[in-house]
Amino acid sequence: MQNSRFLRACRREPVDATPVWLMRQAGRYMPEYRALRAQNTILELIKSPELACEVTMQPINAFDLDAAIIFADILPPLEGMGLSLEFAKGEGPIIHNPVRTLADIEALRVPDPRAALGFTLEAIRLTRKQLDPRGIPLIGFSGAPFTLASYAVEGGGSKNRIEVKTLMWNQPDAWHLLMTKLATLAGEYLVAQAEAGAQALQLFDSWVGELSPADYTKFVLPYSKLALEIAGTAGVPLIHFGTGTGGILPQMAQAGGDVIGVDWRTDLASAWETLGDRVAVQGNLDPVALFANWDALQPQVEAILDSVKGRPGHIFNLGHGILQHTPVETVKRLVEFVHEYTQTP
Ligand SMILES: Cc1c2[nH]c(c1CCC(=O)O)Cc1[nH]c(c(CCC(=O)O)c1C)Cc1[nH]c(c(CCC(=O)O)c1C)Cc1[nH]c(c(C)c1CCC(=O)O)C2
Repeated sequence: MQNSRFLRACRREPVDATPVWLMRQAGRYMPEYRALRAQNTILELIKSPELACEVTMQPINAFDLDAAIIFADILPPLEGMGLSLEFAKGEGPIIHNPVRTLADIEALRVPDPRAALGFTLEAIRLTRKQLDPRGIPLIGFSGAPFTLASYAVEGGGSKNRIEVKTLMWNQPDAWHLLMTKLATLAGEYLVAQAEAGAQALQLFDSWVGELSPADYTKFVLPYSKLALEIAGTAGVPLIHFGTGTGGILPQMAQAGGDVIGVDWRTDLASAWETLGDRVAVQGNLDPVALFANWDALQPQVEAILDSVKGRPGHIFNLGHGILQHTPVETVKRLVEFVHEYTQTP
């Protein structure tokens, strides 16, 4: 297993072909997922270890992927802190009691992930039993402090993130306490996932590109670093991902991560130049490119692969999660093509 393409690439070792997995590879674009989802809410899928394991395996059975990612979400850990989470139909996630004051934040618990998130840890144990005979590694994940804070303070998705940014600027003591609690939980949750069997861990800082470099450095970097330092005690590769991060790549790398995930708004080879030799990279096809004709898509995939050719430590992925309505046939062809095109004798 340690010799799998994916884990070798995380360690920047040479591989026989470029490993590929796709963020949110289990989801609504797959008919198998929609069939299970018709009978269960997303939280029911996540909280049933058997169903979460089954969903995790759906893309593994459909495509020649080099890694699985446990089916879960970044938001259930917030429930264990005392926040009330709902995935509302057509609206995305809602937190019914967002935190806005120091008193709100003082009242948040930092739960033991083994108690509060035992369902995902059990799903990891079940999934490893299915993946082990096939030699496919399993990725665990957590939301990063800023992205989690964004949901906890805004109360859901947000266009301008006015509430979370003003809390950050106006109430530094409240911010410090919130981010310390989130970083501690994220770090400990990642460690628990590795102990349950996850062979790599990804920290999703999906919305961090909304911040200026100065604000990232002052208000976020120390806490992502804390989460990754705690996670690092597990001894498995850490992937540190964000979108819109072209302006903060060195700071992200400073916060930590063996692999840095970048989106399509940044040229992958230039990103790697900026990051230096100490890290591997993951990315970075535009998820919308999967809606193009194959003849238009293939050169985009080739360009990414060519740009980092011969440099060990590239994991092919999208620049962000796969979108609903993505054609399944294109996903299959993409995964096969990445292997074919990069195969070394
Ligand atoms: C920001 C974020 C969330 N969740 C996640 C992030 C970080 C990654 C990213 O930036 O995309 C992470 C996540 N969420 C989900 C996974 C599954 C694992 C995988 O297969 O990759 C992962 C890795 C399942 C999910 N989580 C969600 C779905 C779709 C909902 C459904 O089945 O109804 C899935 C498959 C719901 C979710 N969860 C979240 C939102 C905003 C939504 C609603 C938006 C939407 O509807 O697509 C929060």
